[in-house]
Amino acid sequence: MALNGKIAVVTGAAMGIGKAITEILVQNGAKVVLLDVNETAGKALMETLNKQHGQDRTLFVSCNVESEQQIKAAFQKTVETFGGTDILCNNAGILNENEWEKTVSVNLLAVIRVTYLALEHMSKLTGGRGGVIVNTASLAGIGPLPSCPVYTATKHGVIGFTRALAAASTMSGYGIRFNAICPGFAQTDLLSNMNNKLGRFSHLADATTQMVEKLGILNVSEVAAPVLELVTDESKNGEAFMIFPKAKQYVTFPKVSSSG
Ligand SMILES: NC(=O)C1=CN([C@@H]2O[C@H](COP(=O)(O)OP(=O)(O)OC[C@H]3O[C@@H](n4cnc5c(N)ncnc54)[C@H](O)[C@@H]3O)[C@@H](O)[C@H]2O)C=CC1
Ligand SMILES: CCCCCC(=O)/C=C/C=C\C/C=C\C/C=C\CCCC(=O)O
Repeated sequence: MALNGKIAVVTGAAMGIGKAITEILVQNGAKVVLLDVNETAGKALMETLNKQHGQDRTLFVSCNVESEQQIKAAFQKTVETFGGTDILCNNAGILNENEWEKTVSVNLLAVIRVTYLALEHMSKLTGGRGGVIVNTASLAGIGPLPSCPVYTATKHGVIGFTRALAAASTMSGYGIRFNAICPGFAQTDLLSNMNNKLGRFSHLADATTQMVEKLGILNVSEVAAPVLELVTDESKNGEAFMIFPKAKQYVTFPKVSSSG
């Protein structure tokens, strides 16, 4: 299988899109370390996948991506258990326009934090094997979601960070590819109780519901399949991959410098 012998780390792996990413990576031969704050769901998924695919195929590590110490410990545990990291999926994310600083912290600052700690293990410049990092952004990283300005800002940030690091990696010799997925609305807990999560923009809830109805809703396996494509297609670096129900498309960005 395409990912035999590869070790992946997935954040926000216990539920929703992260769970589907974990499943498709395991189904394609990878060993996967599941990081999440939800211990009950994370351990249950680990046990299910190990029963289906073999006892040493996954490991759940309780890890809040806002904690540098917990991320360091998680990568250490990954090295001790599986010998290194080849694939990182920065997927953990929240929607909360009320506690908007927390949204920035989990959706953007933690992506940067996890990536920098992963580089120490993955970069060829520091003894790693190289590999690929796939960040979960959103269509809200390409165009605005008016009811969620801070969420929109974090996802634009994730795409910018991904593209800049892709270019930096090529120029520096990390041996790591960096790509982002940009799904539309997907059927997960993130969409539940939407009105309560919009804060001062709750008056735009109906407009958001209309947008959901117009764009349609993805199931999580439709989001996970493009992740596998970005992981396995070695020609892809610095891509933002839009995922719609029944269609997917790489973003064509305007060329404004020689490095991007
Ligand atoms: N559901 C949707 O419509 C879309 C979601 N996304 C993005 O997909 C990613 C995953 O979201 P969903 O699966 O929809 O949400 P979800 O709520 O179903 O799953 C999120 C997972 O992340 C975990 N998590 C949350 N905060 C964490 C933290 N601080 N540390 C570690 N784990 C944490 C949760 O426990 C949960 O298991 C997010 O980055 C989200 O922004 C992108 C586009 C559309
Ligand atoms: C209620 C908030 C749900 C947040 C989950 C999420 O990330 C969903 C995003 C869905 C749509 C994104 C919103 C705006 C998209 C705007 C433009 C997309 C451009 C696509 C194109 O064809 O150019």
